[in-house]
This record gives sequence, structure tokens and C-alpha cells, in this order.
Amino acid sequence: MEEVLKLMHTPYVGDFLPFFAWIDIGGHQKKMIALMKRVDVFFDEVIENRRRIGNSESGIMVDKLLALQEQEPELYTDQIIRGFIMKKMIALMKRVDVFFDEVIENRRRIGNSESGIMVDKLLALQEQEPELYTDQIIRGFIMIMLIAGTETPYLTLEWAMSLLLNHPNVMKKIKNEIDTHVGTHRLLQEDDLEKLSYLQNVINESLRLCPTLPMLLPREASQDTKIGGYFVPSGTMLLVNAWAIQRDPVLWDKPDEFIPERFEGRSDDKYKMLGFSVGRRGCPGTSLGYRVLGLALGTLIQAFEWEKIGDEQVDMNAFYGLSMAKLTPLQALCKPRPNMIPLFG
Ligand code: HEM
Repeated sequence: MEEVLKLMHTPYVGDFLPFFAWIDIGGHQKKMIALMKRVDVFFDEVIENRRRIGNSESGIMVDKLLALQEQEPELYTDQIIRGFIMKKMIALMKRVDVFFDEVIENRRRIGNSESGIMVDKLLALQEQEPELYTDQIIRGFIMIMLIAGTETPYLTLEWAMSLLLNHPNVMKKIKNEIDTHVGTHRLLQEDDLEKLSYLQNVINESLRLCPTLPMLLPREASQDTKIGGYFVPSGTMLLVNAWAIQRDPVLWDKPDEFIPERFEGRSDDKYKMLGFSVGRRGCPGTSLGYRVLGLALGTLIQAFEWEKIGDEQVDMNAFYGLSMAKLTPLQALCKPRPNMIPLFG
């Protein structure tokens, strides 16, 4: 979308002097045509994907358009649907940019570099190195933090709660741990997390069985290399199947079972556990992620009684995209634990 917007916003001399369009000065048209071909391939994949797995009740725009296509195929062609997606994405990117610009302007006006707020720190760096820390780069930072730092925790939380609802004995064990170390007179706080080792094991076991980025982020070989005896030419895209590694029977005992106890007293799982990945491109939000998960999951268990809806196990089927979400969103029943009610304020 960035490339599309850039080309759309570049003034093109051929629009004003048709002769230049004919000789395509600067290769603008050629670039646009090549880019649109790539965009079309991508949108076709989206449409085919939704045609295969979507349903008209999902609330997803493409599913709705495909339902309309069934009624009026000559009106809602794939071409038209591609146009709708494009329009929506461009509008969204523009809104996101306007919003981020407002955030930056706002912090520029009222922020200070001691506040601990990321944008303030980046603006302070901008004063020292303006050509490195442009507004564009700062917008990119905000975007990546929002995208990378929100979806993964809430997906992990949903998987963990689903696993716990299917394993009430584990849920009970966490509750006992929290009641013992924190009690019921106050809500769990960040400082308590280091005492809650079983909660930590549950988070690790959830990340092992249900990694939210099952293939991590794609890598590209920067030079010819050899991995595991295979020759990998420079420029090859490499995917790490974290999901498979975390369920490999050679590495894990009873790999498909939910057994948080397997993490008790262990510290040698670094390269087997890729929930946050490892190495130079591993997740920079690991410690924040663990804390957010510990606080959110711990508080939900401390404050509420949870139950499945009906006798059936919670469906654990996944929808595989770049991230791994539940195919059917989790629904559960909860009620506050009586002695917690006064704490809700
Ligand atoms: C449950 C919480 C989280 C999980 C499971 C998680 C998992 C991951 C994984 C698996 C990667 C890919 C690393 C790779 O390909 O090697 C990643 C990348 C990343 N994560 Fe997280 N993450 C979480 C929370 C966060 C938070 C809270 C932030 C920041 C506020 C964050 C920021 C990032 C960023 C910026 C990257 C890209 C790093 C790069 O490309 O170098 N993540 N995360």
C-alpha cells in the first residue's frame, strides 16, 4: 500500500503533457502496471481464500461481497471486489497516517523527553538527528508497536483461556497459586508475577501449543549459505515452522498434550520455544508481552469463575494466516468471585 500511495502521490508529467506519457518518462507507467499486477495477485489470493473459508455472516467485507456475487455475478465480479478492497485499504492507510500525525504533533506540543512516552523519546532523538528520525520513521514505530504489540497478546490470551476451559484442573491450580501468594483482598499486581511460577508455566505451555506467529516472520538469505545440509541461495525466503518445532515428538514428551508442569524448573528450552522467537530478530516486546499476559490472564482467573458454554470442549481449530487465531472466537460464561466484587470499584 505504501508503494501504491507513493506512486499515486508522485506528480506525473505525462498527465499534463500527453507526449511524455507516450514515451513514459521516468518509467512511471511501467512501475504502476507492474505494481498493480502484484496487487491484483495479492487481492486474488485474498478473494480465493475467503471463497474457500469465509461465510457471509462473518462481518468481513470480502465475505459480504462474495455473497452478493452469488446473487448478482455480472455486477459483483472479482474485478469489482478487488476495487473495493483497494479503495478500503487506501482510505484506511490515509486515516492511519492522519491519526499518527496528530499524535506526533500533539506530543511535539505538550510532550517532554523525561515522560517515558515513546513518541516523546523519538522526538527528542529527532532534535539530535533529524535526518534519521523523520516523522515518517516515527509513524512507522508507532504503527509497528500497535500492530506487533496488540494482536499477539490478545490472541495468546484467547488461546490460553480456551485451553484452561478445557482443563479445569489446571485453571483450579492457578487459582490456588494466586489465592496463596496474592490472596483475595486485592487484585494481582505486576510485582506478584515472579511468585506465580505455575501461571508462568501455563503461559509458556499455551505459547508452545498455540504460537500466535506459527511461522515467525519471513527471513531472506542475505548471502548464499548452507542450512542443515541444504544449499540456500542468496535472496531465498526462509520460513521457520515454530508450530512444528514446538510439537516435535523428538523434542517434547506427549507433544500434543497441554501439560504446564513440563516447564517446572526448566531453563534449557530457549531454542525449542519460539513463542517470542530468539536471536537478533526475536520479539523486542518479550518481557512486556510476558507481563501483559501474566497480569491479564492472572487477573481474569483471580477475579472470575469461568465456565464453558455447554458440555462440549472449546473448539481449538485455528485459522492460519501470518498469525494464528482461533477459527471460532472463544465464548465462555463468567461471574465475579463474591469476595472480589468490592475490588471492582
Ligand atoms: C504475547 C505477546 C507477544 C508474542 C507472543 C510476540 C511474538 C512475536 C514473534 C514470534 C515475533 C517474530 C520474531 C521472529 O520472527 O523471529 C515478534 C516480533 C515482534 N514483536 Fe512481538 N510478541 C508479543 C508482544 C509484543 C509486544 C508487547 C511488542 C511491543 C510493544 C512486540 C513487538 C514486536 C516487534 C516490533 C516485532 C518485530 C521484530 C523484528 O522484526 O525485528 N511484540 N513478536
